[in-house]
Amino acid sequence: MIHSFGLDPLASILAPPPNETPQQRAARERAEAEARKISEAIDEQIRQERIALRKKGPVKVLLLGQSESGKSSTIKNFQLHYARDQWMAERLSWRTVVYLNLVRNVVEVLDLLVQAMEANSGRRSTSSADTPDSDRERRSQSSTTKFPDKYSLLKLRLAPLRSVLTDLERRVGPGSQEVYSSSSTSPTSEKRMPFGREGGGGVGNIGSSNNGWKSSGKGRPSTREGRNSSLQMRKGDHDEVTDILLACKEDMKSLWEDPLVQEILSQRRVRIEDSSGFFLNDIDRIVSRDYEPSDDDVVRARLRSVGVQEHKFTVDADQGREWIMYDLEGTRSSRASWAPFFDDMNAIIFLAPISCFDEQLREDRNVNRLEDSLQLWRTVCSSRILAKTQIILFLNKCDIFRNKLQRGVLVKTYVPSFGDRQNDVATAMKYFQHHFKEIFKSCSPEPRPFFVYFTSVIDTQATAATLAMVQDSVLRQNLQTARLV
Ligand SMILES: Nc1nc2c(ncn2[C@@H]2O[C@H](COP(=O)(O)OP(=O)(O)OP(=O)(O)O)[C@@H](O)[C@H]2O)c(=O)[nH]1
Ligand SMILES: [Mg+2]
Repeated sequence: MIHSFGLDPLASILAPPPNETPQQRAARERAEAEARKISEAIDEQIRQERIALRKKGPVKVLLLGQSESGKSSTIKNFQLHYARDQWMAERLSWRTVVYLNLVRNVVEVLDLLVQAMEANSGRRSTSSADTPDSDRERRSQSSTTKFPDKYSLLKLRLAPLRSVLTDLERRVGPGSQEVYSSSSTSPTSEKRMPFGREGGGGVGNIGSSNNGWKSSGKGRPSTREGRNSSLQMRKGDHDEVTDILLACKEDMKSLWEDPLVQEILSQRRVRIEDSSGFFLNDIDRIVSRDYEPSDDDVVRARLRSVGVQEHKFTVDADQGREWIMYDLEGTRSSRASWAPFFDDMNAIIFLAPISCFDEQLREDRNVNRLEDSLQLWRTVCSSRILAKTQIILFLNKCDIFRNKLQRGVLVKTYVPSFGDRQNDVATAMKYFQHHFKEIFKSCSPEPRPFFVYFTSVIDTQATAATLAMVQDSVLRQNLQTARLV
């Protein structure tokens, strides 16, 4: 092997200076030894820090936010990046959920079509009673041409999907259904506007309730094996559900692509494209015997969480530290069971979907979803148990938010305090962020840094970058708390 200082720029830098005197050489060697000692001391300190951190146990992160805010979808992103083997092992089991979502989409559209057909035939029969013959004939023709036989046939041919829906709901279990209010008018739920002045009235009694799983023994964190065993539908299976879906494939497409159906949806202001678990644009790809859900399909699939789920990841491979993330259900009635989890969390990721400024909670149609998020945020920020916990805010569903504003939905209609500001995405995002930050600052029992990210967690690539930043800030905060930095 030939060594040549001429070829290695580092070697010439590291080489002793030419014509070095014995005194100079002794001084240089002393300095080098000193530098080595310092470097070794730093290495040792880092080693000790890692040991201390590992002794401190896993990093615990809790995900909070209202139902459908994107908590489970965020966890899926963590899994996708940090528990790849488990992700791959589970991916196929999501096929059942994707089909459940698709069939629900179809049945929803079908129901609206049927309602429109019934309304149309009702109008026709009442209007025809006292009109002259020629008029009656003309109207009758226009009504039947509005819904020619094609629609009755579609209704008939897609009818088997209703029993498929019931079958899939049974397979998937309670998470297959959303929670709706039993009555639309609850005495405690006065109509409030986001950022309105009414204030008051926290959401539930978070922080004080003692009825959670710790005391009752109910709702302990579960792993996912139980759920997976109930989601059996394998690639290539000659499953009855797949058979029916294949038989209905063209009709499902015709229904969704039909201009009159699209008109009915737009008259009713139904934007099924923005709803959870929307798969109507993927019929060609997913209704197939060989269908295997893609990563994106799994993240987009909607399965309501029931109880508490615990997920373990090795997020920072370098330090080998385990993260445990807790995914709770976000419906109003379940929030009282959150409190016991507040105890020893290192961080909270709070999800607030900003696209929901014009929507109502399913559980209580009198409550605006953004207002609910803000109330929940206020409760979490002001919790004394969480005073030292790092809170990271995801202002989520920015993709739907952007689409809404671009379609011309006015923020000020639903958020009067937005006033005459420009109705553009950047202005509205800044406005919402400001309000969440104000609440954070005024309600936190003691000062702490504010971390916020604008997210669309179904975008797995963009979310990977966000998760890396979250990982970094959680670990830094953790080191600080451990007084190691
Ligand atoms: N378009 C869009 N959809 C999203 C986004 N985040 C979540 N979703 C979808 O919204 C639905 C609800 O998300 P989840 O993660 O199940 O909500 P959750 O907060 O866990 O809800 P609960 O389990 O009921 O508490 C899923 O179908 C997601 O794919 C987003 O940023 N953009
Ligand atoms: Mg969930």
